[in-house]
Amino acid sequence: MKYSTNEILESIKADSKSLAVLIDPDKMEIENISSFMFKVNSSIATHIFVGGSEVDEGVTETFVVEIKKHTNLPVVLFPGDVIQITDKADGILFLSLISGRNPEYLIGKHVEAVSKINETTLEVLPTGYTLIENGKQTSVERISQTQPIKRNKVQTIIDTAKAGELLGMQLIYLEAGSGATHPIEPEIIHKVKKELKIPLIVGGGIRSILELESAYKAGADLVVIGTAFEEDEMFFDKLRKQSAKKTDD
Ligand SMILES: CC(C)=CCC/C(C)=C/CC/C(C)=C/CC/C(C)=C/COP(=O)(O)OP(=O)(O)O
Ligand SMILES: O=P(O)(O)OC[C@@H](O)CO
Ligand SMILES: [Mg+2]
Repeated sequence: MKYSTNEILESIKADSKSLAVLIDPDKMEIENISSFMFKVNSSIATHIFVGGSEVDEGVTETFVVEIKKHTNLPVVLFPGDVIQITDKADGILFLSLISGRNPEYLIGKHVEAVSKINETTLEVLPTGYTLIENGKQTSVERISQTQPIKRNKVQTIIDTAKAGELLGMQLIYLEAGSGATHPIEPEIIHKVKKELKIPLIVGGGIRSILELESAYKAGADLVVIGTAFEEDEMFFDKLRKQSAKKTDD
């Protein structure tokens, strides 16, 4: 077994404004990857996440191979299930759904994944994945059959994130859900970040520069954006490298 170095984790620790573009193989045509990656490469994006809640076997690998033809950014798997694991990526978010109480998503899938991961050189990123309620049911809730944490239960959100850190997780991911109507509130991000020593990932429903900047300002180290790019590739124009300091919308 050969685990890679901690390059991806170190890159997140070193840059408190990382941006991951989420590519959901179920939401994009493979033919469009080349032009999509052209835009990603000239944007402030630092990482590519690939995953979806229900991607068929083999599809993730095909996408990762195509993505890697068009970028040097690290490609990190963001898997909804074990079948999305492929050694063609650089790393994997080894997600444990710590907001929920379904043992399969806390430890079961992970046991299943070990024999596959042992065959790869993927950098494994142990991640406490924390779903925060957002007014509508998310795909992750439906698939995992778990409840998100209510957004007014701020102390529970903080304690859940801290418990993940104390268990040895290297990243905490606060998730509002793909396409969420409202992103995680900056106040929640700020309060969670204050208690953590490890980097904080925030995602779900971020659709403007203003929301992106306010997540960073509140303490997000890495922000994940998927839907905003799926719906409007022009969004990349607002995130071009030279306009990184722009804060208007
Ligand atoms: C350890 C391994 C290999 C797998 C982890 C399995 C676990 C615990 C997964 C966490 C729960 C889960 C189902 C996560 C899905 C992650 C993900 C890619 C969410 C993005 O949501 P979308 O799939 O884009 O939502 P839509 O389908 O609504 O677009
Ligand atoms: O698609 P969006 O809403 O950007 O969410 C990104 C990610 O956090 C979903 O898991
Ligand atoms: Mg999606």
